[in-house]
Amino acid sequence: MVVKRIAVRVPATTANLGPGFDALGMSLKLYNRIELEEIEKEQLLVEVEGEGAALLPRDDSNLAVRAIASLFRRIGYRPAGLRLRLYNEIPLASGLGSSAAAIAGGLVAANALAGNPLSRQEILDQAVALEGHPDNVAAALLGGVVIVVQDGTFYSCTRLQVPRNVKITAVVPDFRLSTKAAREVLPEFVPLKDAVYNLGRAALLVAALREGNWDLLGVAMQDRLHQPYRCRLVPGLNDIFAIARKEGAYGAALSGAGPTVIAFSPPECEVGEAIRGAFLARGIEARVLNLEPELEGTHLIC
Ligand SMILES: Nc1ncnc2c1ncn2[C@@H]1O[C@H](COP(=O)(O)OP(=O)(O)O)[C@@H](O)[C@H]1O
Ligand SMILES: N[C@@H](CCOP(=O)(O)O)C(=O)O
Repeated sequence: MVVKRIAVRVPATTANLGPGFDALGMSLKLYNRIELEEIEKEQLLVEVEGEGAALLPRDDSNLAVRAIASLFRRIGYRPAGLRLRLYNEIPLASGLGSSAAAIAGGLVAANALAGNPLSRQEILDQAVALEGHPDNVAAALLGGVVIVVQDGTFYSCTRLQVPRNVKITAVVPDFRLSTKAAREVLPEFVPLKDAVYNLGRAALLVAALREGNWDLLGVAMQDRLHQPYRCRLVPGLNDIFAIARKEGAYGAALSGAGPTVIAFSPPECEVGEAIRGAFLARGIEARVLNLEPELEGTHLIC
């Protein structure tokens, strides 16, 4: 018998946006739905539909289950049994924040099931501890664009609303790249001139996003801190950025840790097909997703 049932909608995210490595994240209108039921029988049932259905574990090693269990541990809540249903639209290990969504969605659902004992800030702290970096979990939880500052274990988030009059295209190549692997290729130190290169662009990007001044994105989305190192993991990445600009995109970047490429463009621009063609030319199938900025973040739907 079902004791209580919660359903949550959690958005995808695109982190970094070019120069904002580990500092900027934006939520997108592409969602996973998480349904969590407390049941009388002492067991854990996990069902998965959509993205990752063939891959994701159905036991307590599942990331959403781990997030739920960590929240219950923290507040001392002991349900008899749990049934978790995951309806996934966010591609796995593709740079669109699937792990952040599993964590944010799991935590918000668990908190609601337990009667909402934790504040949004406490949930965010726990999400950051589980994910390891705040940019995409903060965007998934809060919605909009988040600017994150951090120093060791300290971090804080500032949220921006983003004008919606821009087309956002994600081109998702048909291979997975774990964020862990894509972080391992990054150097421990970067040249001062590269840090300076990114500083100005990240500041310009925030101004551009705030004002909807999309023409600035061509310069504002350039990066020298992570993409030059990650480009060997994503065949043709530099050519793809050039193709996106030639097709009329305002700017393009690796989404999160990749391999998805995200492009911002005027509504009539068909940049997605051009990027897909560039992947295909290298023997890689890819999907084009037409998306929009999302402003609500993770929320209960019943
Ligand atoms: N809906 C989901 N439910 C449970 N775990 C998930 C889900 N989506 C992703 N994960 C976990 O997150 C991993 C991918 O995380 P990561 O490498 O950070 O890529 P991404 O860029 O998609 O966040 C998956 O291999 C899986 O372990
Ligand atoms: N700043 C992180 C963002 C990872 O995002 P994901 O969506 O790929 O998990 C990084 O660039 O490593």
